[in-house]
Amino acid sequence: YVLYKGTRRSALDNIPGPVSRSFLLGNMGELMQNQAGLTEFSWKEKYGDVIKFKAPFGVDRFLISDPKALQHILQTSGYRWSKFRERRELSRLTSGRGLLYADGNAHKRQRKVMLPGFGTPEAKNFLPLFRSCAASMCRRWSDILDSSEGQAHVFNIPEWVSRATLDAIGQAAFDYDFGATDDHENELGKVYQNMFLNAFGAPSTGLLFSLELSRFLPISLFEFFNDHSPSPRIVGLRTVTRVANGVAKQLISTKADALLEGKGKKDIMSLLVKANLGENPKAQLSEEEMLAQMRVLILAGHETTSNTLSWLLYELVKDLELQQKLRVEIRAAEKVAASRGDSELGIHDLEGMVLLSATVKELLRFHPVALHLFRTANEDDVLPLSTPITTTTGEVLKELPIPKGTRTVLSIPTYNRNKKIFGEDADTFNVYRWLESDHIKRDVSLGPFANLATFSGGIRSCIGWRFAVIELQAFTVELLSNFQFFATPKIEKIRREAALVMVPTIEGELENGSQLPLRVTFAPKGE
Ligand code: HEM
Repeated sequence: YVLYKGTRRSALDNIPGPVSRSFLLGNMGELMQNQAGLTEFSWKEKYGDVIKFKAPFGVDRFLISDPKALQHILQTSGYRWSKFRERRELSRLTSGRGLLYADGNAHKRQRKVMLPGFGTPEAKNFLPLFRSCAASMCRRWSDILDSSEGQAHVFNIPEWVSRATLDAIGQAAFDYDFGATDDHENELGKVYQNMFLNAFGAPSTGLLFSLELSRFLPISLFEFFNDHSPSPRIVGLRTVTRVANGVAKQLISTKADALLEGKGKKDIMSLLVKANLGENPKAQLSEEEMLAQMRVLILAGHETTSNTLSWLLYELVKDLELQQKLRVEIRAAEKVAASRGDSELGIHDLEGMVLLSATVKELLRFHPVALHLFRTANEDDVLPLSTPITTTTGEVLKELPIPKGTRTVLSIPTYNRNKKIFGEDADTFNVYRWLESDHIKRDVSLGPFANLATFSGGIRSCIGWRFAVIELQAFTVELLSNFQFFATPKIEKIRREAALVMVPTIEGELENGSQLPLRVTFAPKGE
């Protein structure tokens, strides 16, 4: 295979990219073991938006952030580009054969069954629920502050927001209260805490190498290996599966009973159960798929939002002026709501808060917690390019012929920092870019939200992006309305840890899990 790959000539041979220092690992170490995004940002500066690098055994792979090329792979080509087989196996391990794993017709069927639960009205209806989950966490913090010296306390933010967002997804998706914010012994809350970091954080050279090798194994052998491996990382994932499947089975049977008694609810799980009780086989899921969807929703909808929230607070303690301006905007909206006789902000209030909206956009641009999408071309293809590539032999390519089987890594953070789209200051966190009419160019439309790649794009784009945006807004309002956040000395040592999602950790303290210690005090009322 290596000889075949090494000697075959391809139109892609002369695409510029970094030199590989290791035949066995290629450039994979630099890409996957460094802090999130750092390697690809520096490659982009040197080589552009399409970069050839080496995977193990000297095999070529491509890192792509060119807008038109991404648009083609994610939107135009449907199922002609598939996820890497070994990455799908990671999805099976973390969430079963649900939406994240499924491909082709199976994916189409599953997505069709799930979509009705994720529209704009459904997401907007969840605002009070998101607010109440955020408020529960704020009440716990207030109790702690009340009994702390000087009414100030250092909270490890990810630990708390992870539980609150688990409760939010539990109630929105399953109408089920995991009680994770109040009960730190909650089993589901415990197994999901630091799951990504424990399973995928700081991947060793051996791990990266064996993941690459595994793609040559027959899939049944690979699955058998993972179902029996004694590796602590995989044992941890199997524990999550056992605990989550137990809760899912219980939930499905409760919901089926409720539906039969005519007491069905509108949560997503109830919709799935209802579809399965119907006659149409094209709108049904197998029992395995049904259990998997619950894990998909917890996995895809919980750590993503909670880590994004942690990164928001990280930015706000570095820019106290922005924190204060947001609080002023919240107070003004609270006043308007109060004058209407409402004690809480509604969806229209949130929609009218321009600084909040700009901050959420900038947060999702600058800290996209899902970093990479891995796609293989299932057939020969031609990629359109926004920026022509000058090859190492001086040829200028306006489009890129792609042979079947080409493996690509689509870089979300690099696209999100494209200077031609987001402005010359794309490498800095600047919420005001969203408030200036000329700052952002929208020549190519990519993702479902703010033209970002953060939620991917096309037929496999994030199904829960509307939930995520409203949940982020609701939590931001609740947190800033109640508290002020300040940096602690550890802020200088925060790392953007790449663990499938981007997790804050402290330099040299990876074994302590996700960490962002911030000093919290009550926010003055009446600003
Ligand atoms: C800031 C928060 C979020 C981010 C950054 C995010 C990002 C993403 C990305 C990049 C994908 C594509 C993954 C791939 O193709 O491999 C994805 C897929 C998905 N997301 Fe999200 N997501 C977020 C929140 C949510 C929420 C709240 C939910 C559920 C309520 C959710 C449910 C899903 C599902 C089910 C998929 C699979 C879609 C499919 O393959 O058809 N996500 N998300």
